Amino acid sequence: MLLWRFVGRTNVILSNGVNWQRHSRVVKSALNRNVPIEKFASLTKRLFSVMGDGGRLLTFSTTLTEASRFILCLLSGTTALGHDFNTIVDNHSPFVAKYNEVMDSIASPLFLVFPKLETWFPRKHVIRKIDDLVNDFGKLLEDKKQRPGNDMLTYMLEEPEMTDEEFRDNMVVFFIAGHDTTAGAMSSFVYYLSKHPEAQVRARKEVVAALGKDEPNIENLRHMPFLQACIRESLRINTPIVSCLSLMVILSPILRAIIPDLCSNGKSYHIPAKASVIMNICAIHYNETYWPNPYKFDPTRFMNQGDGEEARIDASLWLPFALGPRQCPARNFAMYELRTLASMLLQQWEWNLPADSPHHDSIKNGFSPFALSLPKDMDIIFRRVEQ
Ligand code: HEM
Repeated sequence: MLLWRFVGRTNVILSNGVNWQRHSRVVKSALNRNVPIEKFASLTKRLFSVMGDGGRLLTFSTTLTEASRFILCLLSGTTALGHDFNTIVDNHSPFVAKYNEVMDSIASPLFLVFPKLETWFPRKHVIRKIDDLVNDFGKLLEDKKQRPGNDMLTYMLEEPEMTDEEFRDNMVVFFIAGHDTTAGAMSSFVYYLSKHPEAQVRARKEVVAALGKDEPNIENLRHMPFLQACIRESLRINTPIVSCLSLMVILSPILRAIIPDLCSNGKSYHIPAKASVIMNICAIHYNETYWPNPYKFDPTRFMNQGDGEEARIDASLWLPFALGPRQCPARNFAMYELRTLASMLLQQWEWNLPADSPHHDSIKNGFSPFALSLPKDMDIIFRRVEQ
């Protein structure tokens, strides 16, 4: 499959066992070194300058063609890889053009349904484009070695035991794993707050009280429990990753614990060691026993009654980042990314869904090349908040 030609096989997502442990250690230590909130904020300001006075804009949707989507590309690009792809201001960036073409070709339904076609009728021009893109990532790696920065790639490069191929494959993984997921999460957040203006007003009040005219930082973000609840509820109700690919049962004792608990029929199941299990995250997020009225957007599920503080939620019931050893290593990074962008959006913009939106009755998702479920082509009307 062409996807593997792009992503490579020597990275944290595709490795297993001892090899995965090595990749995972390097990736986690790079991710946990710092959360670059100031960088998120300065990139968000750049996005706002492109949004101008607002109007009808496509949100963080399934293609890399609109300015407002580029922030995510840049957020993960610039902060994870330490390279400015310049996609916010440059609508015709060659990188974006190349990336879009490769993604469209990889996602071609004909070739996804009949992967054998790739062997019988190799798409040479696509293969060339993919190799070209992989080459770009390789150059970026060389450049980073010469000019280290304050980013995850630089931290990874400090690891002596990784090969250049492994570094490059992990870079592609960061890039891909980082922006589609966050784009989907952000789109859902914007959507639900446009469908629930009372929640938007409450979140904005909280943000303005915590930020004033300042930018978000680690300290003031702590004072926005309702905003955090809105983001968490959007991730519950419309999670970008609807099922975890495969979990080796031997690796995940937690699964043994949660599966019987979640089966309300009271039966227990024998799962043989090393069996592959696909965990249906949506089934858990819509389980009425744990989430009453599950189709309702209700951020207060994540708040304590009365005191307005964040509630503690059982980690096995809210799974947008999965659970266990293979859970998302960037969950903290991603949540700060979302909180920074969301708080600045609320501080400076208000928004609503246009009357003719196809998402009027319910959110409509499409599948990305990586089988993520993301809001599709969602226009939102943005207006500057009166200061
Ligand atoms: C809202 C944003 C995000 C969501 C909802 C999300 C969700 C997930 C989920 C559910 C998994 C487990 C997949 C599986 O087991 O099948 C995962 C894995 C992963 N994610 Fe994320 N993710 C997000 C953002 C990011 C970002 C920003 C990065 C990197 C900068 C990232 C890097 C990774 C990596 C490297 C893995 C593989 C971990 C492993 O196999 O050990 N993710 N993510």
